[in-house]
Amino acid sequence: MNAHSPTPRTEAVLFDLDGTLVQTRIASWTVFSTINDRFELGVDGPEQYFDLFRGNVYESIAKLCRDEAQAAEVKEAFLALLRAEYSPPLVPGVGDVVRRLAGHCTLAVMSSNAMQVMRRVLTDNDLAFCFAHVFGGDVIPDKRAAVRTFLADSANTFGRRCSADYDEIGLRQAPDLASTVLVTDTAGDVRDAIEVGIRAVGVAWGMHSAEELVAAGAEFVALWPQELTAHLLGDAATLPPGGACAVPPAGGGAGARPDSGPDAGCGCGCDRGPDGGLDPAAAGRVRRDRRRIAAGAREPGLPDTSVPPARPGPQDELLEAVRRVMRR
Ligand SMILES: O=C(O)COP(=O)(O)O
Repeated sequence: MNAHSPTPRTEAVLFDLDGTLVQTRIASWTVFSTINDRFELGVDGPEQYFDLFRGNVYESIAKLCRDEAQAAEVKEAFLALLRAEYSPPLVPGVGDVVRRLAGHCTLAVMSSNAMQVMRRVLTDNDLAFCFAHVFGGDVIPDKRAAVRTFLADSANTFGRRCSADYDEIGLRQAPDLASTVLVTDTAGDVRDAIEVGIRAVGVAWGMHSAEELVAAGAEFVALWPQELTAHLLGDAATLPPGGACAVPPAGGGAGARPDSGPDAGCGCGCDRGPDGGLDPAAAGRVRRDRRRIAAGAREPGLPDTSVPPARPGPQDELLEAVRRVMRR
């Protein structure tokens, strides 16, 4: 994409985990160095380890091994240690960026790391329900295959708005090659994205340099997480979202903000008006629409739990006040 062509609209953002959402330069090397020593793989330090991500990391590790049997053993041991010990901190600012993007796009995570690690990292940071899909290296080790699986999913229009349920309204365009972006810190991932035909955006805080990410084909490299919002949403970054984004997260549990409750705003922070203030009227409208749709779709014969009780009128409030006084 040249400097003069407008950035196409973004419908789906696929995030890499290590080095993109979480800080990994120390945490991942610490785990790998144990494996490196145990199997005598000959990787001398973190920079040499990061080199393994210039291609698919498991293929790179296999080249260091005696044979296929040892490569399988090393992969299993590495994933087991990641599952047991790897708990890296989130990149500062990334949580807000993810919540903001969740109001506009379908989000996924694609990682060479284990599913169990992705679950731990995303739930510990209250981000699990901002993502509609996760692809782990122990399920789909090839990110090109993961991207193709995502694009082929007929339900990939339905995102998740930082609450457990999926967006049932799904009024957006289906993601295609031009509107799907992989956000990553490694040249190997950028090349995978370009090979499949989607867009790639780099981040400067991970394993590979901004220059290398651009050379691999990244259309842009973010120096700070907040630049991702500006680049991916453009003018829409300041607009309140449509769809079901204004549904607040369920109180408590993963995905809920500390201040969440019936009157709290959307967990993705996307119910902010253009001035940055909460827009409860719009949030309430979307919630009501959503309940109506859910109520219409419920199975006949089941109690309607989706429709909230009617608001008490002034007489009910008076009665309730009298009851409270009598109880004292
Ligand atoms: O960017 C990379 O390739 C490494 O990160 P991942 O383990 O999340 O895939």
